[in-house]
Amino acid sequence: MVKICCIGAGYVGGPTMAMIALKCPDIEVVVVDISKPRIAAWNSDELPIYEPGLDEVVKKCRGKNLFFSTEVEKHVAEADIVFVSVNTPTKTRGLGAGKAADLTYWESAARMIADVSKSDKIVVEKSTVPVKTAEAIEKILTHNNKGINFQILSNPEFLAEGTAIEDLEKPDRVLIGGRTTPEGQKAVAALKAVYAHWVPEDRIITTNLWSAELSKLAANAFLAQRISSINAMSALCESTGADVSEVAYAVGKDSRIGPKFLNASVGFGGSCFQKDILNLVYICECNGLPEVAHYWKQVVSINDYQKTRFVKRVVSSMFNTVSGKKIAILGFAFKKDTGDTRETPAIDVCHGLLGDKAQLSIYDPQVTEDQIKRDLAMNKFDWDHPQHLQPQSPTAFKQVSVVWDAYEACKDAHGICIITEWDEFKKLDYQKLYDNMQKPAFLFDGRNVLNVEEMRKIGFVVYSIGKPLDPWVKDLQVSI
Ligand SMILES: NC(=O)C1=CN([C@@H]2O[C@H](COP(=O)(O)OP(=O)(O)OC[C@H]3O[C@@H](n4cnc5c(N)ncnc54)[C@H](O)[C@@H]3O)[C@@H](O)[C@H]2O)C=CC1
Ligand SMILES: O=C(O)[C@H]1O[C@H](OP(=O)(O)OP(=O)(O)OC[C@H]2O[C@@H](n3ccc(=O)[nH]c3=O)[C@H](O)[C@@H]2O)[C@H](O)[C@@H](O)[C@@H]1O
Repeated sequence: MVKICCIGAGYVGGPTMAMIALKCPDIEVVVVDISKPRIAAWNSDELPIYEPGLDEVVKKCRGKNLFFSTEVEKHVAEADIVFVSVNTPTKTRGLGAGKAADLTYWESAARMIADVSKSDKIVVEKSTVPVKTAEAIEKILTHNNKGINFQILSNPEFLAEGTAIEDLEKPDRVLIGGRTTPEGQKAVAALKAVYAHWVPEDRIITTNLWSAELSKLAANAFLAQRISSINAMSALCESTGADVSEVAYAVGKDSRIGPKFLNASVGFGGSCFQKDILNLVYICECNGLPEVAHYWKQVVSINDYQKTRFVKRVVSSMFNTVSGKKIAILGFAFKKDTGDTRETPAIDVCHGLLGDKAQLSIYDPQVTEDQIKRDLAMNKFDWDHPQHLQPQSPTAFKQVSVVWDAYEACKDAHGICIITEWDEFKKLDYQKLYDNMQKPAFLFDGRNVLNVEEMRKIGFVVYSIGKPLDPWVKDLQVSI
């Protein structure tokens, strides 16, 4: 029986390995992690991440051919294929701080693999890493390798949170990069055989190592670029009376452009888009390509602009001050169907409103009060000046309450900000919300989930991203 071990039981390691176990009953899969609470949660009824459909997959395989363990070294030593799916965040200090990927976790995993291995292994880069990481990892693995043969492959993951199970079950493609040597190609074939249990062969792409590593960064950069492009257009729509949804529909009908990923929003969030683009920017700079670096950096800059623009719309619409006013924040996760708050635009919007002394009442169906307070307590990192940390005032916490019901969040509020597009926010009784709010009642739809005309008929003053401005909002705007 082939044995797979995956280092890192996170958003990628957990679901990916659960899918491999489900589709490959002839393979034993062990997911290991240094975090005891995380592994305990994977072994319980309360999985550590919220992902539609994940519970069912885990329940079908756990204890049969899927195991979760903290005995990292033992399972790595026994495995034929070792996936490394540890976190690769942006460096916050030292060389490349604010842009480069922090490979500390990756390096320590590689050193541990080298130390404990007694048999040949295929080591798979599942984490998103800078181009040429495989070269560095090879050096670590082959240094003092006691005659063991390690083959390193790049197999980046393309799943999106909230649809991970669907994405894993029917991927657009699986990408495997390896050395072009006979041993390298043998390793590529072995990993291909795992995916071929359920992925059609024409969807399994094989490339050289560097193409696979770079394709992952490129894919995220292209996806985020579409969002920044439509968000940049949303600002122009607001100034001209065009409607961004109509523009996106018309543009997306061109089959060369396509309709997906053109939803204007308060800004993209998530643990990867910003991190991976900044990483790409750093790689371009290191390769003497400042123009290319500048081009991609703009995708992140427009995203920051969009979040700031949203806050400015809120403040200026409400007579240029939100001081002491209750504002309901509906949604805190970075997108619907996940409890993940990493880099969520909600953090920047809340920081902006707290800076103007608003009183925030926050509701998200999947994010706990602890998590929200931890996120808001974190210092905002200034990517352009990594040496400057902007301290969050401790008094700000008296301005925040977290509630478990949207109606409670909006009661007596002056305004509502929709930050996450949870389906339940479309189904709320907005007449009831309006009746229980201060007047004039403001509604700021950061996800364009509501029908603007219907909301205006109820009596709300409405701002919706990239839509023709409410006369009220228009009259009160300072420069955005
Ligand atoms: N979150 C996502 O949707 C996607 C993430 N990725 C990439 O996948 C990688 C992992 O991301 P996530 O799963 O979101 O991260 P995560 O933070 O949820 O999980 C990483 C896990 O690795 C564990 N870990 C770190 N060092 C370890 C070590 N030496 N030994 C054992 N365990 C160790 C941590 O305790 C943590 O549980 C990142 O490189 C990310 O860019 C790629 C595609 C999608
Ligand atoms: O490398 C990664 O981590 C992953 O990053 C993204 O996945 P994810 O961040 O989980 O979620 P997305 O659906 O891409 O959404 C990212 C952000 O963009 C926002 N978004 C998305 C689409 C859109 O049209 N408009 C928009 O504002 C979302 O609300 C969210 O805040 C990619 O979609 C995955 O393919 C990739 O594997």
